[in-house]
Amino acid sequence: MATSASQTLRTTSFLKTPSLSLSSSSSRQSLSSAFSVALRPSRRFSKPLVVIVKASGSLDAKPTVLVAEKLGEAGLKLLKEFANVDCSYNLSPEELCTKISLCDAIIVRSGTKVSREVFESSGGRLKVVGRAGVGIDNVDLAAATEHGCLVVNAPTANTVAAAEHGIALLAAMARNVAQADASVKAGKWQRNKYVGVSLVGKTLAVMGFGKVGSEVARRAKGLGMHVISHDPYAPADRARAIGVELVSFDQAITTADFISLHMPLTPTTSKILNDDTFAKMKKGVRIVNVARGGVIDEDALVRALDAGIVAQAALDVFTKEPPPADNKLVLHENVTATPHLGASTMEAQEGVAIEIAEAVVGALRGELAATAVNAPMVPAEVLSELKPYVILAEKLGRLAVQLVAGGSGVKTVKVTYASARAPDDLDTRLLRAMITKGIIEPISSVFVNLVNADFTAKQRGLRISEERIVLDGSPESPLDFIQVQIANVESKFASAISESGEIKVEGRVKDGIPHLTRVGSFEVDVSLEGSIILCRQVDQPGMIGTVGSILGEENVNVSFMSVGRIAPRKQAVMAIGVDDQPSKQALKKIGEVSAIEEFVFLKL
Ligand SMILES: NC(=O)C1=CN([C@@H]2O[C@H](COP(=O)(O)OP(=O)(O)OC[C@H]3O[C@@H](n4cnc5c(N)ncnc54)[C@H](O)[C@@H]3O)[C@@H](O)[C@H]2O)C=CC1
Ligand SMILES: O=C(O)C(=O)COP(=O)(O)O
Repeated sequence: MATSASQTLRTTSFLKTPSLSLSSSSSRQSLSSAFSVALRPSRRFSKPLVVIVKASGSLDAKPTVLVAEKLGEAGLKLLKEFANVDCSYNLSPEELCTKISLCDAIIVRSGTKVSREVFESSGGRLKVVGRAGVGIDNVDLAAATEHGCLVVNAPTANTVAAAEHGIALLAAMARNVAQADASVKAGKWQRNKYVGVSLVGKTLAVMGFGKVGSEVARRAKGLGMHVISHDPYAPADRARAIGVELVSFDQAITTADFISLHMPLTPTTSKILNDDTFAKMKKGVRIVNVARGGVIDEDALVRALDAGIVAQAALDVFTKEPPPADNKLVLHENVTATPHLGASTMEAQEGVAIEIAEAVVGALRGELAATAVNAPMVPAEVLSELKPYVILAEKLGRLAVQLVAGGSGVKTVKVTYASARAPDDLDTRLLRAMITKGIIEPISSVFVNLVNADFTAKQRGLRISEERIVLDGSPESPLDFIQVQIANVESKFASAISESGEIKVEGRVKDGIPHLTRVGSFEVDVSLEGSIILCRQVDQPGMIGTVGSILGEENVNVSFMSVGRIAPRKQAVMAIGVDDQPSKQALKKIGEVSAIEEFVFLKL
């Protein structure tokens, strides 16, 4: 959180210039061509909900997409219908850093490093990285998230191609196809030298039983192999369904005749095959790698090949691509190497291009990407149900933070979700992100979205804890109410402090519209549209009329009024929904009404 002083300043300036708030529904609507959002607008909520992508330039400017590696024509066509497309291949890291400040999105394959410097050089303009393929180890995800940049990939279109290449390498290696071909081309006829080994009946260990691994397993079964797999996260029933037994890492590598690698490169899988693990393998084991070079300690593999522990290896991927000309592994006579061709079929490249173009265009249009790598992925049906609660969440955050007295410093926020749904049936990540957005944006210049919400909160020292109240009754709607409490702060509207000492606001969705239903200990009911004036007053007849006529005289349209009181003729809180910003004079007049003890104007 910013220092108290700067927080005070920002809160004040927010209140003075509320119409500049990016998240105000009206401003978003009028700037809809300039700002894109993460959720597809529904029929009911035709306004964008979650701003992920902020396109720069003039209101009607098309976004610019940099395509940094060759992409299939069908994908390019889709992109060109929506954006200015700059196809610039083989950029040096410096050239990429220079170009990126002019781009809203970039599309890469495995050959381009989207490093922290790239995000830093973008000056905040880059909002989407599209990886036209699966592996995102060439994208600095932490940096992307910190910069609020969405990363999407194309996780399915090249699965079969990668699996087929794995099988091609497996068979080619077992039968020395590449070596024999080179020998024939060199004018030799070495039939005895290239006697191979059979696949049928051999044990294949598939390391990583995901999309590619399971397709490799299926095909290897068809070749008559005995297939086992190691994958700590794969469901056993999915493996069983295709006749594959999931086993421990050690069991896989010690019993296999062939090992095929299909896990992502992560800190855990980096050099997962190394001197120690090679030492445990069956002598004469054969290894296929179409995953990532980094999952093998390449020097250790050279040693294992030289020692005859590993009889052969077939490698499509390398730690450094392209590998240096003197790479011992590539030059090893028992190694078959291909230049990262796993995804390179005509069909896969067309498919990947379309998949990534759709994802990038969708993200630039403001839809929640189904293949987001660094943001919550919410299934469409869940999303449509949650939409009004998403709006409610942001507005509650926005209201709660405006109730904090200057200089208090917001550090601890508690969110309570009351629902008849089982906790597992309610994904609150989207709601938490929106509450965070609502809390942070009014008091800072930071642009918060689904991607960077948790990071931004953490960076500002804002601790958001979540609690569920499981209600009895029908779980038809996902939530009964959401409560946002800010602890250890003073409030500029003392009545917002609950009995337990926190600023408390609570809201519900009624007929699809978010409502504010509690402030502190007072029950109110005002729809969360436009802005709100909260007044604490001595409960007495005529108050609604008095305040209503002050606003009427100032031509401020009142959309809603509600009074929550402790007991008749005692204190009450009146919540007034207004469409327009009342003038200072109108607010002054309200403050002068003798029965009004305190009041606050809150911009939603
Ligand atoms: N050579 C090429 O051109 C291509 C390479 N790939 C690479 O293949 C790999 C797999 O891709 P997909 O199957 O699409 O991904 P996926 O995400 O569907 O599958 C990866 C699997 O690895 C498992 N895994 C994670 N950590 C593991 C560990 N420590 N030990 C064992 N398993 C572990 C996961 O649970 C998951 O089931 C990726 O690295 C991808 O980049 C994918 C396509 C083409
Ligand atoms: O999709 C993947 O993970 C791949 O490795 C494919 O890489 P490529 O797009 O062919 O550079």
